[in-house]
Amino acid sequence: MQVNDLLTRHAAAWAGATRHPFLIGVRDGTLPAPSFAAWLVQDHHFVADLLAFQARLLARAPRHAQPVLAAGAVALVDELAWFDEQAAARGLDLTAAATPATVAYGDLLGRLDAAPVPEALVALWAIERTYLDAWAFASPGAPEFREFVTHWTTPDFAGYVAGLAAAASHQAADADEVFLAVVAAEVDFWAATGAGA
Ligand SMILES: Cc1ncc(CN)c(N)n1
Repeated sequence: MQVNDLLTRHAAAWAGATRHPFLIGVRDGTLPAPSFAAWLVQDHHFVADLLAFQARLLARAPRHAQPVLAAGAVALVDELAWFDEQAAARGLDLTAAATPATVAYGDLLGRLDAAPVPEALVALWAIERTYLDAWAFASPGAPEFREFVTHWTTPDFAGYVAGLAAAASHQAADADEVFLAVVAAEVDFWAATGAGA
């Protein structure tokens, strides 16, 4: 199975996750500052959940997937520190409660612990591919948001997502359901910022 086939098979759903009004606002500078602040605080919560999920997945992953999962986990540790800096520069409280959309996404990650490893790998690839495509759509971004656009559109990040695609395509997985669950969680995550309401 080639995971990239999922993108064309579910093109409309994919566009919903990667071309959300939040991203149009990032691109043209019309995103209200409170929406961006809400997203930043919630994404910090999400990345902490994602790191924990990725560590659990690494523990049960086959040999071929271990390098990309381990390197990605280290990158997520760095990303959490970067979020700390970004929040401090904006005076944001990262201890603010997770919204229902963030809790629901964390619950999805928890359920993936019981999924076969090939399915969980597809989910992780879909999570990261969403950000690669979403922030590329917002590129180059209004000046106040540009650092975030750059963060998720670097060749390094694209290479990481390609590595996850290779790991997830290694073994056949019944993946449409898990892919669509990730896509729906991403749409809800953008929407919870109030953008596009
Ligand atoms: C909601 C969400 N999805 C994906 C990513 C990419 N790690 C993220 N930071 N946040």
